[in-house]
Amino acid sequence: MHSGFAAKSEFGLPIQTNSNEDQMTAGDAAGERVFERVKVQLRARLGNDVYSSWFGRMKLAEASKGIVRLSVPTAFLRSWINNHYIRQIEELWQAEEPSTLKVEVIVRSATRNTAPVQSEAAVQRNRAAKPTAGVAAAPSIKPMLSVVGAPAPRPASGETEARGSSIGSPLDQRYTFESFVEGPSNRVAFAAAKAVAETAPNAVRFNPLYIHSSVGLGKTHLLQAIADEAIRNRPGSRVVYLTAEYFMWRFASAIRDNSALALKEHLRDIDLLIIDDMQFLQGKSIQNEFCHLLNMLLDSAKQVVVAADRPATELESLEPRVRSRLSGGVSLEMAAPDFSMRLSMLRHRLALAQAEDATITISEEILNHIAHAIPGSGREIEGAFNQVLFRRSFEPQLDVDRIDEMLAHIFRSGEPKRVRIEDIQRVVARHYNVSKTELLSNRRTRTIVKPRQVAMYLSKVLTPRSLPEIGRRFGGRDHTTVLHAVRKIEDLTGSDAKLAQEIEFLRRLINEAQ
Ligand SMILES: Nc1ncnc2c1ncn2[C@@H]1O[C@H](COP(=O)(O)OP(=O)(O)OP(=O)(O)O)[C@@H](O)[C@H]1O
Repeated sequence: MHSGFAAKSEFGLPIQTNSNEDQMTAGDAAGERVFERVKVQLRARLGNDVYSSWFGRMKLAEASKGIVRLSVPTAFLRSWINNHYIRQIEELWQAEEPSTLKVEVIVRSATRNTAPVQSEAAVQRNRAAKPTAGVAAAPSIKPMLSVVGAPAPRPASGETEARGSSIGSPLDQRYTFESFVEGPSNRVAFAAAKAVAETAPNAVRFNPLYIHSSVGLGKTHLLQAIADEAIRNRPGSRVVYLTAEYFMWRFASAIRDNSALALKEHLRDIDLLIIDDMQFLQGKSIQNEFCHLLNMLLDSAKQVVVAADRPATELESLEPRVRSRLSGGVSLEMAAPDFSMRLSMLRHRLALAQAEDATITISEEILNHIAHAIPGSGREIEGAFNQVLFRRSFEPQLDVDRIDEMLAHIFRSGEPKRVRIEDIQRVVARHYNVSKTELLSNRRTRTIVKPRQVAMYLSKVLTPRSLPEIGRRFGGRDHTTVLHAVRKIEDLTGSDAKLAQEIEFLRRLINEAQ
């Protein structure tokens, strides 16, 4: 089989240069100050891990006449930042400096070979910074990659020994099957996950096992529990857990450092590959690499487990052959926990907190109350519990009314939940029985035009996105097309009560999908 790991020129090679970079003028000092503030905010929003992976080597090249140019060392980084973060950076910059018209990312060549490059060890140290096993810890940063050479059990510290490479970071020790609360909404996924973790190497039954759910419903927890269990159950085999984002980053770095072949050798030697957050796998070449790896592992009966926030068929950013290979095994959805699962999660968290501090007490009545009040995901339950735990340290007499007030503040009147354009597209496409691909296509039949216009309208009213950005997210359309759609639906809802009701219904569905 073709290995597919050859370095592509897309990675690491500069396609644009910035010779002005080292000639900063006094006027640029103001730009540097804004840049510093923007970086602080980016880091706060995205967390240290993500920030250092993508922005650690970003520099200000130029800021003048409303145009800001930021430079990064590789074309891959530039395209990743452009695809994922450019709007955020632009918004932050405009908030600091309202005269800003545009932020661009360019590739610098002048400093490519001389700029200090963060060593793998340093990256690993940063990445390893994770919360400890206490429930009061802030929601964890996902460990992005763990390569474990079994049979060695994980040391108590949670550090894992990487075999033959500098790859390696700890799994979150809290994420085990024992701490995972099973119930009607995740029972099948849980059973499949256990079966995969317990199965002997090469005796695969569900391959690939594909688990999907919306945010915070336990995918990472379950995937890491599989890794944890498999390490114990599969003596001598290699278990790898990694996020798609890290896969990309690792590949791009390996290609830059001319070590792609070694990485390829390292990855092909895996017995169980577990990939999280598949929806973030971007870029044609990276997807090719991934597809080769996937084919190779599946063809040699090595188990692959993948999780994402939607079914494989809806991962539009993936190449069709990756999607099709991912859909070729068993696909299972996890839904939101019911009341009794939420209560179990809270009891479990309390037990963990008490193991650290025996003086902690939270009454069963309060736990019941929180489980009723927070109908959301495991992550929201975790957030609510942490809040209550924190508050009771200086308000020991917390009663149900006070808790209501506090939770209402956090979950209802607090930051409005951010509606995502993808969710709008998914809900609208489903409602009108069209595919998301059709929604984004150029087809102009009535059955597609109406849902497309409704989705554009809802994107404008439910998200803070600009018309051009909405246009881009709808198959690269011009902002005037979006404006036309918004006006048209606005007009129609004034006279068409049925459409107005339909829009209201869709709004509710979209809000529930958050
Ligand atoms: N069934 C469950 N049992 C115990 N804890 C859970 C369960 N579901 C979610 N949690 C907890 O909720 C938090 C969020 O879960 P996790 O990160 O696994 O969700 P996710 O589905 O991977 O989310 P995202 O889509 O944002 O990556 C974690 O602390 C996890 O332990």
